[in-house]
Order: sequence, then structure tokens, then C-alpha cells
Amino acid sequence: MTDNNRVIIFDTTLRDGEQSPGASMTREEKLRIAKQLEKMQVDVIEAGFAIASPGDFASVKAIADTIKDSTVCSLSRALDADIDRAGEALVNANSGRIHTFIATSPIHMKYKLQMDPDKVVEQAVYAVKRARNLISDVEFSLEDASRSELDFMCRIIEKVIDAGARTINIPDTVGYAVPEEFGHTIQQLLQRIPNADKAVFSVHCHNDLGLAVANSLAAVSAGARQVECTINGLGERAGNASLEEVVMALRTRQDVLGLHTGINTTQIVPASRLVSSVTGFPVQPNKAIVGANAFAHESGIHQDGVLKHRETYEIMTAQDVGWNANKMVMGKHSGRSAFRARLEELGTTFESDAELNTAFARFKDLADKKHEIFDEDLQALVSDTRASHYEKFKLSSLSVTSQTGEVPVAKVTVVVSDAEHTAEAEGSGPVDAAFKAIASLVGSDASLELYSVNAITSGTDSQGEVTVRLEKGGRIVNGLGADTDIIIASAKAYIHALNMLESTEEKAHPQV
Ligand SMILES: CC(=O)SCCNC(=O)CCNC(=O)[C@H](O)C(C)(C)COP(=O)(O)OP(=O)(O)OC[C@H]1O[C@@H](n2cnc3c(N)ncnc32)[C@H](O)[C@@H]1OP(=O)(O)O
Ligand SMILES: CC(C)C(=O)C(=O)O
Ligand SMILES: [Mn+2]
Repeated sequence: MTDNNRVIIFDTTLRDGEQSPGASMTREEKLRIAKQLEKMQVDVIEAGFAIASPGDFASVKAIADTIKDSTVCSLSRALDADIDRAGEALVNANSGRIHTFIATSPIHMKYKLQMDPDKVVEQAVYAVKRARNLISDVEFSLEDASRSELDFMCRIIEKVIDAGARTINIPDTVGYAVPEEFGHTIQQLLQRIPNADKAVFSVHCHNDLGLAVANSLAAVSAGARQVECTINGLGERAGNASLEEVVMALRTRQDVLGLHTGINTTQIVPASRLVSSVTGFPVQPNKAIVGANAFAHESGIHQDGVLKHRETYEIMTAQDVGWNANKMVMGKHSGRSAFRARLEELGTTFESDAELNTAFARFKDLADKKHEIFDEDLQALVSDTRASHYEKFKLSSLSVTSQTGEVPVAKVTVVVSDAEHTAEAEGSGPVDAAFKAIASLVGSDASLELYSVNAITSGTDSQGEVTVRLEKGGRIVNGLGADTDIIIASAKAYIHALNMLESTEEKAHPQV
């Protein structure tokens, strides 16, 4: 029994996606992506345009020879040589499709093809018949359909269905359509073409006005049952409808649209990553579904909501589309709930609300200076808050000298207050000069030699933040230092960490 609500997903990343300037792929790269598309249970993989080059022929052939669970398709113009080449590439396909096309808009017929409409109909019918002689699954596209006349489309479609086309694709080739109009076109075609029920109607929308997904959804609502789309929305100019958005919109709003696909959505993020790494086209962070921020929350009010009940700010789960989890990003918009929750995950609980509030105030100060606050920063902040009550070592002065063309030299003076003496030490190197200097100072205390130092630096030339991680006897503490000079920031961080170690040691062995 056929499922009338099932939408066929036709992925054209390897054909239209590859037409993006700079996105050309080798045969091996295309094969890797095709395998991932098969794993994702894409219904049809358009593997390329066999006549375009010997390399593209080899790619389509390799994919057709390998892929078993998805239909493999090659594009061809309505020309003998193109159709035959496509057929040749698909000869071993478990399930193959020839996709032939010709433009039907007045502007394309007149200026590009330089053919009159009757000739276009004749060539389309001829091409479909020739393809049907090679393969049973033939798709026909009316290039630039959204700028074509409805009566002419009805005429040509009826004829190509009679000639054996099993899928009729209505492309919005130049991304000109708007959803209501495009849905209406599909509905009119289905209603007016007498043999429309003998073919699946498909759409192929470009994103020149950012409407590719909206137009695709309007089309399926009007009765289309195949959507042509690409991973990450790759494709000519502004790209094609993005597969991940179409699939997740159908799934998430099944209540309204009443449709579904056969896609294994957990393979979406791996597919997106693969396409991005192969093409070198980064995915913008705010891209729906597959962008790094698609399931990330930085705002305190949102974080608080998500922590209380995830659905307050998420309409899908990160896991459903292949992320490991959603993400709480700590930044200047974050609030206490997320701050506390993240630190608890890191193993730090606050002893009082006062302690939380002090650490949170320091966090807001730091967040005003820094784009993103990392776990190390958070741990350092808490260490710092706790150490501030116990300051054994104090940085009383620090001078940095640097000479052009040479490694800067830091001269550090540190006062160790409990011993009530001043020690001076010197170090060199752009960032760790201060560490060396202070290490040589405290080196007189044999136990301190056990410390290991890890510096995590961030910030710009004018504003540096340094986190130093110290370890002693299995205890790890973090110190945070911030200054306009990275070396001074390093020294502050180191001293804070030392104070923290001393303070926790004091707690374990209180002096009476
Ligand atoms: C909307 C789309 O995405 S359509 C697909 C676009 N993709 C590509 O073009 C990528 C691959 N293309 C190619 O490698 C080359 O263009 C080839 C191999 C297909 C053709 O190369 P050439 O023979 O040198 O032709 P060229 O690209 O210069 O021009 C296209 C020709 O095809 C004709 N043509 C365009 N579409 C069709 C069609 N559907 N059916 C028949 N002829 C067509 C044009 O009118 C033009 O013919 P002309 O040379 O007689 O004026
Ligand atoms: C070849 C066709 C389907 C196409 O890519 C378009 O019209 O955009
Ligand atoms: Mn296209």
C-alpha cells in the first residue's frame, strides 16, 4: 500500500551543491558523502552530471556501483549524448534514475535555448523516451518553472508523463517564487493535468530570496511528494533548500503538515560536518539544525528555563539530529542558575549564597571582557574567590622589559607576606617569564617544586586573561589573572593559584 503522506527526499548535494563555486569534489570525496547519505536513508542521491567531465562520469559510476539502499541519479540535458552518458554511468546501479531537463520559461526558451515552445515540447518528449529506453526510472524537470506559463507547463507535463516520466520536477531555478504563489502553482498543476496521478510531483527550490525551504513546504502542503534539497543548503548562488531544515520542519510540525520522510535524522549532523569539511565551506553558527549554536543557550533566562524544563526553549532535541547534547554557553548574558549548574557539573558546590554571589559578580566582570567563558575560567573564578580570603603571596610589583626583535624579558618582584621578606626573581619568554620568576622565588620551599603549571591564555594584545592550573599532591587548583599586560596577568594567575593551594592546605591542616 502506498503511503500518500510520505515525502521523498532527493539529495542533490553532489550535483547542484557541487555547482557552488569552489565546491568541486573528487570521486573519493563524493563517494564518502554518498555513503553518508545512504546511511541517513536519503531516497534519491543525485550523484552528478555524467556528461560534465570524465571525473564526474567516474564519480556517478562509482556511486552507482557502490550504493545499494538509495536510488542513484544522474542529471542530463535533453540531448542524446547526455542521456546516453547518464545511462552508461548508472548501468550497475541497484536502483538508478536518469534526470533529464529542459527550460520552459519564455526568457530561457527565447534567449538561452533559442527554441520555440513547440520544439521544446518535442525535445522533452524525445528525451524522456530515450531515457526510458535505458532505465525505467526517469525524472523530468521544467527548468525555470516558476517563471513559466501555467498553460504551457500543463501541456508539456502531460506529454512527458505519457512518454514515461515517473517524476515531474518543478524547479524554482532562480529562487523567484514566494510560498503562497508556489503552492498555488503545484495545486493547479495537480488539478489541471489529466494524467498527474501517474507521476510524483517534485520541487527544487533555490534560496535567492531566502525562501527555498518555505517554498518547498508550501509545495508539499499543496501535494508535491518529492523535495530536492542539499546538505547545509549548498548549491548554485545562494544555494538550495537545506535538507536538514526541510526534514526537521516536516518532522517537528507533523501536527500541522501531516507528512513524514524516511530520513534517519540522527545522521544529519555527521552529514553536515562531512560536507563542510570536504568542501571547506564552514557552517554559520546560527544555521538552523546544524549550526554550532542551534542547540546552545547563553542567556540566563533561557538557560534557567531549559534547566527547569528543556522544551521551554527547544522544539527539537539535539540528539535527534545527531548532536551529543544541547549546550549551555557561559557568557555575559548568563545567570546564576546556569552558573551554579555548570560548576556543580565540574564538581564545585557553593557553601553559601554569599559565596555564589561573590563568584557570580566576578564572573560578570570577566564576561564583560571576554567573548566566551570556558570551564577553566569558571573554576579559576571560584578558586580565586576562595583564595581572596587567604593571601599568603602578594604581587607587589612587576616590571616587564622587552626589546625589539628579541624575546621579551620579564623582571618580577614578589613579596611573600607571611615570611615578611621580599624576594626578587627574573624570567624570560613572552608569557611564562612570570611563571619562571615566581617559581624560582618559591623554589626555596621544596614542596612547591611539585607544582605543574598549565597556562591557558586568551584575550587580545591590549587585554589578557590567563588561567594557570597548579597541581600538588593530587589537588588541582586554578588561578585567574587579568591585566592589560599578558605577563602581569600570568603572574597574577600564578599567585592566585598558589594562594588557593595554600588556602586549601590550611583547611585540611588548620593551624591552631
Ligand atoms: C539549472 C541547472 O542547474 S542546470 C545544470 C547546470 N550544470 C552545469 O551546467 C554543470 C555541467 N555543465 C557542463 O559541464 C557543460 O555546460 C556541459 C558539458 C553540460 C555542456 O558544455 P558545452 O557543450 O560546452 O555547452 P555550454 O555549457 O557552453 O552551453 C550549454 C549548451 O547547452 C544548451 N542547453 C542548455 N540546457 C539544455 C537542455 N536542458 N537541453 C538541451 N540543451 C540545453 C544551451 O542552449 C547551450 O547550447 P548551445 O551551445 O547550442 O548554445
Ligand atoms: C536541473 C534543475 C533541476 C536545476 O538544478 C534547477 O532548475 O535549478
Ligand atoms: Mn538547481
